[in-house]
Amino acid sequence: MDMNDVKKRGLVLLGCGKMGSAMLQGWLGQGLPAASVWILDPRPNDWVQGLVAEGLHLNTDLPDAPAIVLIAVKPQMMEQALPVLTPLGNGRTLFISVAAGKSLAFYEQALGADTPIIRAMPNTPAAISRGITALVGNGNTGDGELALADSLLQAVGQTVRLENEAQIDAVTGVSGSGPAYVFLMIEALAAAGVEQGLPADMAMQLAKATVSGAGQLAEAADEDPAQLRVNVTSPQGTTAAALEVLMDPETGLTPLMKRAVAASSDRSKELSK
Ligand SMILES: NC(=O)c1ccc[n+]([C@@H]2O[C@H](COP(=O)([O-])OP(=O)(O)OC[C@H]3O[C@@H](n4cnc5c(N)ncnc54)[C@H](OP(=O)(O)O)[C@@H]3O)[C@@H](O)[C@H]2O)c1
Ligand code: PRO
Repeated sequence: MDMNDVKKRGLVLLGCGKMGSAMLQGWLGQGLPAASVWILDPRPNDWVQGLVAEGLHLNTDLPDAPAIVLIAVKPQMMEQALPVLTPLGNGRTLFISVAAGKSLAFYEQALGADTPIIRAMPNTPAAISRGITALVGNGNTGDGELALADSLLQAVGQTVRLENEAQIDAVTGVSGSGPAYVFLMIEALAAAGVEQGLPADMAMQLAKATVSGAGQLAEAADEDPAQLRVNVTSPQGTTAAALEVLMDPETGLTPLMKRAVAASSDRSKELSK
C-alpha cells in the first residue's frame, strides 16, 4: 500500500476539528485530491464545508475498504463516534488514531482483533507542514503499514517511531501539548515587554520573531541548544541577569517544565483508564 492507494481507495477522517483540519490542510497542500477524502463530522467547520465544491465527501456513505481511516475525535467522544467505523475493522483498512490516551487495545476491542492500527501523536504545526508525529503500531501492522503511515505523516512534518506504546504519554507531554507551552511563552514574553514600556503590538512582534527565529536556529545549527544559549550570554551581561532567574534550580524554568510535562503525561495515562 502506498500514497497512490490512498488516492485510489480513499482516506476517511472521523472528526475534523483543529487537529484533523491541520493534518488535512497539509495533505491537500501536498497534492492529495479532495475527492479522495471522506469526512464524518456532525458540525464541520466552514473550511471543510468549502472543500465539498472540490469533490470532498462530507457525511456521506463511506467506501467499502478505504486505505486509511484517521481517528481525530476527542477521547471523550470516542464511544459515541467509533461504532460507525466497525464495519471497516478486521480488514484491509489501516486505522490511525491521534486521540490522546486511547490505547491500541481499546481499538482492537472496538474494531476487531485483526485490525491494523497505528497510534500517533501529532501536533498543530502540521497545518504548515512543520509538525512532529510519534507513532507506534499494533501487532497487525508490519513494515508496509508503518512506512505508509510514516509517509502520510511526513507530509505534515517530521516523524519518530516509538519503541513501545507507553512512550506515547511522555510524547504527548512534550510535543503533542508542547505548542501550547510555546504559545504561552510568546504571550508571557510580550506581556513582560509591555511591562517594560513597549507598545503591545511591538512587544508581540518581538516575542513571535524571537521564538520563531530561536526555534529555527536550534533546528538548523550544528551547536546544541545549550551552546546556542551560551552564545547569547555575555559574562555579567543582560542575558546572564535574566538566566539567573530562569535557571534557578527551585523556581526556574526546568523544574516548572518538568511539572508541566508530567501533568500532561499523567493526564494522558488517566485518559487511557
Ligand atoms: N489539538 C491538538 O493540538 C492535538 C494534538 C494531538 C492530538 N490531538 C488529538 O486529536 C483529537 C481531536 O482533537 P482536536 O483538538 O482536533 O479536537 P476538536 O477540534 O474538538 O475536533 C474534534 C472534531 O470531532 C467532531 N466530532 C464530535 N463528535 C463526533 C462524532 N460522533 N463523529 C465525528 N466527529 C465528531 C467535533 O465536532 P464538535 O466540535 O461539534 O463536537 C470536532 O469537529 C483528540 O483526540 C486529541 O487528543 C489533538
Ligand atoms: N491536545 C490534546 C489535549 O490537550 C492532546 C495533545 C494536544 O488533550
